[in-house]
Amino acid sequence: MEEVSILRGYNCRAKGAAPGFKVAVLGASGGIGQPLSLLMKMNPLVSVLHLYDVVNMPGVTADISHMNTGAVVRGFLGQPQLENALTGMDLVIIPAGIPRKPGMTRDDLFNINAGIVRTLCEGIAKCCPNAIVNVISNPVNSTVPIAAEVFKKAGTYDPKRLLGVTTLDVVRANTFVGEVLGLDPRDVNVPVVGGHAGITILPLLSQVNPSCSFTSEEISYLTSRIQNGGTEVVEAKAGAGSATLSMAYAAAKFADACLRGLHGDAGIVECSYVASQVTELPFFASKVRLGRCGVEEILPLGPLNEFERAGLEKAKKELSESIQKGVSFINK
Ligand SMILES: NC(=O)C1=CN([C@@H]2O[C@H](COP(=O)(O)OP(=O)(O)OC[C@H]3O[C@@H](n4cnc5c(N)ncnc54)[C@H](O)[C@@H]3O)[C@@H](O)[C@H]2O)C=CC1
Ligand SMILES: O=C([O-])CC(=O)C(=O)O
Repeated sequence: MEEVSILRGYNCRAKGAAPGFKVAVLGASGGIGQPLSLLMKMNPLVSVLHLYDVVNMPGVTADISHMNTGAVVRGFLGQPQLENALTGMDLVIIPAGIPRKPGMTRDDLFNINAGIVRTLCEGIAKCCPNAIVNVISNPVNSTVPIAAEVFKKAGTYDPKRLLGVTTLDVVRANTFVGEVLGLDPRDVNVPVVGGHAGITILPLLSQVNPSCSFTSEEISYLTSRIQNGGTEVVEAKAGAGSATLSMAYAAAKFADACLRGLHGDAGIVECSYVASQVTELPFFASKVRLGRCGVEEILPLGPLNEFERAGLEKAKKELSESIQKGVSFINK
């Protein structure tokens, strides 16, 4: 397939475009991909934005390319264009794959999304092995281990550069805790650790900033609402997909943090699902410090209360199975 022809005029940096990073969005025509691409086009740290999908790419690319922001936009349609989409990228964001419908778990997406993530990561290993990779496609608890195995096979694996996006869990936790405390959610920071599915999503309500305390009813309500936030949206959308707008916001926030880290800004800390030694599991979400090489430091979990320790044990069991399922998919 040809590169989207309407874009052939955009082969060099636009006059006046700010110097910055090259970012690719894979799955850019989708429910997350479109608003995420729009938000990345607005990011002043982005100089080149590559949009890749297997459908509808010419229209989305033409549309976003009309925004008078610095990033130069190019569109790529279909597998034959994947390598061109990836070559030279500093950051690759992957929201490609099918979303849930009511009654499904994230793991029910494994059969289709595992293969999509594998193919896209094979392209990354070949064309931009040093890029930072942000994995959004579900089930994140398995797709990040899948990406790691693909990179290991290709000999390009750098655990510092592979990050599962769990920012939406933190975004939701900040919102719901802000509502309960009567605070502006922008002033609330809730660490959410573990993974990104059901009971593997572990909000650490004992470590909320600003420091505060909750009744046991509040803890039970908040934990359940945060763990089931994705399902709340899936049910409200009633068959039309899962969270897209809040997810695009969360993914753009996380990508911006990665870019600020690459840029050398200090003190960038976000929760992310990464290769980790925080527990005995090979992957775990926790606070990480981002820098020029990706994940520069994985912060300790900090003190957990009894409720959180019990939640951690349950989360680890499910996470372990999801990780193994991802690893086996590549090594079967
Ligand atoms: N990590 C997180 O917190 C969240 C993850 N998700 C996940 O993100 C994924 C995408 O969700 P939506 O955007 O709502 O789905 P969607 O169906 O609206 O969009 C997915 C896009 O991926 C594209 N695609 C399919 N196969 C592809 C391939 N081989 N290469 C490139 N693109 C391909 C489709 O054409 C489509 O445009 C789902 O797996 C969903 O579960 C959703 C919300 C939150
Ligand atoms: O719930 C889903 O399927 C999508 C998702 O990961 C989320 O919204 O957290």
